[in-house]
Amino acid sequence: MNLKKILIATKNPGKAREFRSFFEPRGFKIITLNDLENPPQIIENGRSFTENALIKANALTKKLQTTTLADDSGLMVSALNGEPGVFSARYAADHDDAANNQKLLNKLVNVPNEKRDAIFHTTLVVTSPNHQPLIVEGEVKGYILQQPAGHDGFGYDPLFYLPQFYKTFAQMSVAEKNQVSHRGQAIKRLAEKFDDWWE
Ligand SMILES: O=c1nc[nH]c2c1ncn2[C@H]1C[C@H](O)[C@@H](COP(=O)(O)OP(=O)(O)OP(=O)(O)O)O1
Ligand SMILES: [Mg+2]
Repeated sequence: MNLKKILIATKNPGKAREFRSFFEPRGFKIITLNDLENPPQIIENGRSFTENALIKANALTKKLQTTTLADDSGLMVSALNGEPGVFSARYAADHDDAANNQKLLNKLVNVPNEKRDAIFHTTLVVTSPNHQPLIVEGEVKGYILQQPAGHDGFGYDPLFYLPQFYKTFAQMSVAEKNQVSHRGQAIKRLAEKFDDWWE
């Protein structure tokens, strides 16, 4: 965040696109793990979003002595007692969005629409060599459709429906999704708090 360059400890291009959409118009450049020659292997074995985001951000701050932002997020479905939660990326198979979405649909096959509510959660953590971590969160409520709709976005976006917009996340532009999403809300909170934290 110094020098108007933000290093994000993510390999997920979908997340990167959403961060870019917010920060680039504000004059920042976004760099991710995919831009590094030797990215560290990061094992996300925390029990909470916060633990995992701290693991990711600290891995880069340790390795490069630099300020780093990490995002750990996931979907919590009420009818499944909060599943897949921190296991969202590896629910059916590791980072296989189609398989993960299909598993979710299978688990909810007999659940009626009004009981298919879910929360998308993001925890963002910023670490720096000489600061305590800055931690912010964002959440949004929606419903899991009975079949996918839309082709934009990533992950569970085609199944996550927002009744107030009559759309899934996969039917929204990046800018539109950022206006309402868990990640968009967390980014706004981060932007509000960052300057005081950095001082
Ligand atoms: O806005 C979203 N729209 C749809 N799906 C989403 C979203 N946000 C997170 N998700 C899914 C993707 C992944 O299956 C899991 C997060 O896992 P999470 O470890 O945080 O991200 P990741 O492994 O894809 O990238 P990385 O850890 O390198 O940042 O929840
Ligand atoms: Mg991950």
